[in-house]
Amino acid sequence: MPSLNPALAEVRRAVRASLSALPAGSTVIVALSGGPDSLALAAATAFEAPKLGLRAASVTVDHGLQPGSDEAALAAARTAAELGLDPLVVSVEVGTAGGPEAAAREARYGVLRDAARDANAAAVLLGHTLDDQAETVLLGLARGAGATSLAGMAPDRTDDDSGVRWLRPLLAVRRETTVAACAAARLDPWLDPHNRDDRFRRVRVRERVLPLLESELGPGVAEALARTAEQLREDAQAFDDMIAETIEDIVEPAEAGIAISVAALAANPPALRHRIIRHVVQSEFHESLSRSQTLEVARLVTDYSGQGPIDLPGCRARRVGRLVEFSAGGSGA
Ligand SMILES: Nc1ncnc2c1ncn2[C@@H]1O[C@H](COP(=O)(O)OP(=O)(O)OP(=O)(O)O)[C@@H](O)[C@H]1O
Repeated sequence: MPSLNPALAEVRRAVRASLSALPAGSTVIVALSGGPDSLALAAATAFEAPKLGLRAASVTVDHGLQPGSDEAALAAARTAAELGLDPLVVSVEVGTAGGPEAAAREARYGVLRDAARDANAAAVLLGHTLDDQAETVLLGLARGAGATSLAGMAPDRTDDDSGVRWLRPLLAVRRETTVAACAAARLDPWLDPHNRDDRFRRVRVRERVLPLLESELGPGVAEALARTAEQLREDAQAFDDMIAETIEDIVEPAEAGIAISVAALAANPPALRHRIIRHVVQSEFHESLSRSQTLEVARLVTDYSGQGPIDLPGCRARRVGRLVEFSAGGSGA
């Protein structure tokens, strides 16, 4: 018997490892764009899911953003059916809020979430690879992002509100491996022109920056960036747990919002203090603070000399005696 192609074997192994965490009898949905990553994922899922007693379906979202996208979506669904998946194509109207890319992402995740709930699926599988993770970390570094962003994408995450579980089985697999796996399985991926359009920063990172880093610093840079993400993910999780433990005791309701004890904030190291401040604004006012805004609020604790209220996105912070008080208002988003 000829031995299995190594790329195909690697993708199947990665998918088997992810799927084995799911209860037998449940359904998984592959988010299938038709590109090489999600196509390799779909083929491996079709192969591995039945062996684990899982039912497998695919959902392809047609964003309608370019000519022929409907045919590409139907072709992906046809391939999914040939592979043995139960395919679904959903067309969406993409708005413009936040730019077409962000709007398309929003619409896509909405469709996937609805499909997961309709099918009572145990998980939705996404085709992000190690290369996607490395690109995310580099883009984050270039923006001066904090540990939460540099932690990149989670291999396994459950939405707080919808309860949908998202798995990324290929997060440790190189993109070239998914391309090779498709070739070995004689699958013909759809190549999204957006993925070559170098007006996008991510495309420039993919096509020029990462290859340059790998050629100048030696191979293994992408793997190293992905390892950084993994380590920061552990750190970020530890901080989240600490915040959850601390916050109940130090936050109290205030007149038009919420207040934190100055003494409690001062007692925490800066890394935790700053996260508590950001967490309170995020959970209470659904806004994100920049680093400089966070530091300005922290000075109400560490460097208070009677400064007035600080306008922040969605709220206002001020020192009131032994408290830092956050109240609705401020500069808006
Ligand atoms: N139109 C879509 N329909 C369904 N799922 C999608 C769609 N676009 C992206 N996804 C899911 O999100 C993942 C990441 O999307 P991204 O845009 O980074 O990948 P892609 O360029 O479409 O390539 P690939 O399919 O090779 O991953 C995909 O692997 C896929 O699982």
